[in-house]
Amino acid sequence: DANEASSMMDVSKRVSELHHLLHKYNHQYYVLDDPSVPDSEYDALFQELKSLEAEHPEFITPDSPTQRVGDKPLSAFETVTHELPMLSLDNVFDESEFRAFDQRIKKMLGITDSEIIEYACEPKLDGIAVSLLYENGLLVRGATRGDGTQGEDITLNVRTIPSIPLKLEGEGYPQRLEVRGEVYMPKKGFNRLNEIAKAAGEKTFVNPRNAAAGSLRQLDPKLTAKRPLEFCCYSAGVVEGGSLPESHYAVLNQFKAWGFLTNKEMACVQGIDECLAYYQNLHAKRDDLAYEIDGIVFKVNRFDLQKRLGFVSRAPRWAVAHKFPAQEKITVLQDVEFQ
Ligand SMILES: NC(=O)c1cnc(OC2CCCC2)nc1N
Repeated sequence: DANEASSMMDVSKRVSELHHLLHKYNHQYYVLDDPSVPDSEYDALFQELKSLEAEHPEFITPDSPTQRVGDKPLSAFETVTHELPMLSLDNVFDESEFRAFDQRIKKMLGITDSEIIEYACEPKLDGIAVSLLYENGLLVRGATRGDGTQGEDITLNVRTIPSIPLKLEGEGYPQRLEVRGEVYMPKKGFNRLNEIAKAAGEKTFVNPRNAAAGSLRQLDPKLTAKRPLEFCCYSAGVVEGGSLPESHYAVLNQFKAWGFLTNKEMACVQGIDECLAYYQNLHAKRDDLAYEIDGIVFKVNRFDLQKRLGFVSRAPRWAVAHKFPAQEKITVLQDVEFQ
């Protein structure tokens, strides 16, 4: 009857209001690292949504904050074929190799030595490459890089990572968009995880990268949900039913507007000398960063130039990872992982 219909309207209104609030607070806490409400308020709203959904399951949608953690473990991971291969990176290890990279690009583009190339610069996060597929703004699939052509479907696990939006924010995003980036475990979370493991007499992880890999390989998403993982985007894959900006750095800023975490050290610089200054600067503060990096990724910023440069086999001619000298590591007894 009429007032039953109106009370259902109220429920539907309250559910979408709770979605909006919980997504906003989650984004402030995990992406902006700048919460505006105490955890207790977040938890109260979350519980309210849980109970409304329990009373009215028809209001449960895949982008609901309550749907991040699936409740049943998989028996195995499906294989995913990437529509666009996930590329690998060539490395350079010293300044002369890096200058040769810049020279080669200028030669290929037919530009003189006096002209300079604009480079996007990003710390090379030491985690696991992952691609996220969004359709109509909703996260529909997550996959590991695998061999670059095929990876594993880890959708249920990536959904548990708070800095991965279940629904894109704002508007203007393409109908179909693939966002690629790195899933990594910050140093604090890694140390805490190993403390707990040690105290429980369980196996510990050798490094944050292994910890992130082991966490993404859990068949039970409830276990992945317990691991302190973050996702930082660094490139795009398929784009259908829309477009992206003309340069890499502009794309990353667009991703930020759609709710993704971008690396706050990322920069756009003019020419090789500014790249080297950026490299020295980040190398100097490497140990103070909240996450492990093993170099800097430099990319020709303009997509029209990237297109002209293309790739050699699977690695682009327009990008290179300038690695840091290996850090002397204490030898660790064994490389083991949580079951
Ligand atoms: N581990 C990283 O942080 C990282 C890795 N790869 C890339 O870019 C590759 C991807 C496609 C060609 C260049 N950027 C990064 N920041």
